[in-house]
Amino acid sequence: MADKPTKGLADVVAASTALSDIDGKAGRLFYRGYDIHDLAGRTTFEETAHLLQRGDLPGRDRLAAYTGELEAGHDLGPLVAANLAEIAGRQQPMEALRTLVSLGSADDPDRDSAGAEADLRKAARLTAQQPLLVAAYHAARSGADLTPADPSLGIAGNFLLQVSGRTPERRAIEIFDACLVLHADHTMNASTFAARVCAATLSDMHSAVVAAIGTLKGPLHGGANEQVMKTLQSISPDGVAQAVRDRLAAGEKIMGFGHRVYKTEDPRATHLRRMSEELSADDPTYYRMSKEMEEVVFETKGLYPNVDFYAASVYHYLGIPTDLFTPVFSVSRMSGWTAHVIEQHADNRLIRPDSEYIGRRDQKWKPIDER
Ligand SMILES: CC(=O)SCCNC(=O)CCNC(=O)[C@H](O)C(C)(C)COP(=O)(O)OP(=O)(O)OC[C@H]1O[C@@H](n2cnc3c(N)ncnc32)[C@H](O)[C@@H]1OP(=O)(O)O
Ligand SMILES: O=C([O-])CC(=O)C(=O)O
Repeated sequence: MADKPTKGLADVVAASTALSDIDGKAGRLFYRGYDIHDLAGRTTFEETAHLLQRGDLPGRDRLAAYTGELEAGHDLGPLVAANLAEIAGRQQPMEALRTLVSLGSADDPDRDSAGAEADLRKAARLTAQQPLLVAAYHAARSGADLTPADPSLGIAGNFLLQVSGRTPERRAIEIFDACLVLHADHTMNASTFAARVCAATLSDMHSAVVAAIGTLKGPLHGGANEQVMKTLQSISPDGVAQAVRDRLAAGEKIMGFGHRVYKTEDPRATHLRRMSEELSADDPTYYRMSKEMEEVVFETKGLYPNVDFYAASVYHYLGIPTDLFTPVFSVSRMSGWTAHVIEQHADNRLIRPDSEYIGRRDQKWKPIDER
């Protein structure tokens, strides 16, 4: 008989990875041995994606080659372009992304190739396409033309440009770039695990990241950032403490708090809190409300904010529509998901855990007319 399952697989080690590491007690996060505190604000998202997918922080030449590949991959492909308007009109953002990434596999030049080299190329293309898909979706549903990309801007700057239609300020680009770095990878989180389970059947990278997008969407995972903003918007600025206490007393979860691994502050939240404060100079309401929520949740439940909590007010201050917050998460996490698929394919074994049977036994079959 199988052992008792660990509900939610808590503390179960499901894979070996050289990509990221968390010290949940100390509140530390590392990408390939680099402390997130050293990377955020000092390393671009492109360098971080290269670190995750290709193994190291690139020098100038290799970074230029990699960004050249990203620029070449910044293209929707004919099938996505042909179906975008219809999908944007009928699907919510994360549903649409799930569909569009799946459609995009049809036009991937490596669609019929497997192997490490093809995986590297697909990873770069998917990383370049994800921000474009979000921006193109937003333009299509708004009935607007997509603002052309500016070759002088990187992924962060072009995303802000193409979503808002306006040239973003330098500081906004720096902050958003750091957000992308902070969200890029996080060990065996639910969406990455989903991607690895799919990849471990030797399925292709697009299938694996479609599984990951569907998993990120849920409000217990990446979908929490959108819920945080909705919570902030549903509470009166003068009634934060009471509203939070009431919700907790009613047994509700407060989105953006708690974490399976961190037992102290999520190191990413430290950066995002600071960014939210900086961006709040002209309109401090949501930053102040967030601070108060943080204090009350800690006093009442002893819970710390996770990455999704201050990301919400940061994205709001950056002018990103609330229902694109989780898509923004996917823009960053695409770099991590694809790196995990590369890692899984490179040293694979089917992921197939056991289950504990708790159903009825010894049932006697009867013909349909006797049931
Ligand atoms: C990028 C990310 O995915 S970060 C996480 C984003 N998700 C959220 O912010 C949603 C809110 N948070 C949560 O639901 C949880 O803290 C999770 C999903 C992140 C972690 O879940 P788990 O490790 O399974 O913890 P679990 O949900 O069992 O919570 C343990 C206890 O803390 C409580 N708790 C955990 N998070 C919260 C919260 N945000 N608000 C109120 N209570 C909470 C639970 O109710 C539970 O209490 P109980 O033991 O009295 O029943
Ligand atoms: O690790 C997790 O469970 C969730 C998380 O914080 C992330 O995916 O960034």
